[in-house]
Amino acid sequence: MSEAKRQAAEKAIEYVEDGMVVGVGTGSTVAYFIDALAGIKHRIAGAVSSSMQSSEQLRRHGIELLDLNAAGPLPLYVDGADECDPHKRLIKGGGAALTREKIIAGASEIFVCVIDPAKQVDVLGRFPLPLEVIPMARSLVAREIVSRTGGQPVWREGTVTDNGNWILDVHGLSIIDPMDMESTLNQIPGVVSVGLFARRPADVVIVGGAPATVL
Ligand SMILES: O=C(CO)[C@H](O)[C@H](O)COP(=O)(O)O
Repeated sequence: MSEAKRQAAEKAIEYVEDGMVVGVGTGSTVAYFIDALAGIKHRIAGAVSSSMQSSEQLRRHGIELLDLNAAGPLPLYVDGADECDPHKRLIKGGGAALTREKIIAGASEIFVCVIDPAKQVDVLGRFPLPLEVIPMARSLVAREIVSRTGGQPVWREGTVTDNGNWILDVHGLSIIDPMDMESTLNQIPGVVSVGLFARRPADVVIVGGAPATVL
């Protein structure tokens, strides 16, 4: 699958225009995108990063890192996903960076999602849905998830997000109405963000292959 990830990521470079500030996601697919971006770094104004992991890689390549508040609305955001449905709605957060990813996606005009074919599903939910939660609310949130959705939350013990919070992965969901599920989970006190991107789906999905497919 890593070849497909690379193919998708390299195709996304076509969306980068001169002088742009580029929003950059997190994960192994995006790592290929960052490597490719390094090849055209003289053409861009800089990058806004969604995680310490991506920031480190961008810094290593000498790509200027910008603060989202200073950069303002972004023309382009490139990120991966754990699942993608036919409406370009996504599950994200396998790398625990979902909150910053959602913020940057929300601040971006065009969200290009880069995936390998294994990420394509008809109905979201086979991949456990990640939620970032405030540590003191972990048990409360877990109980509420069970009663409101019937899903089974599992604490990703040992993982601390870049924001100092914890992750619950919700197993056993078949997400027939992603917008409704996103709202339901967002309303639980202590939930920082939900790794369901239904209200802010991708605009373009690139599936790795030879050639890559643009949806
Ligand atoms: O949401 C993410 C990180 O929080 C990633 O985009 C998602 O986990 C996909 O990762 P990869 O490209 O390594 O398969």
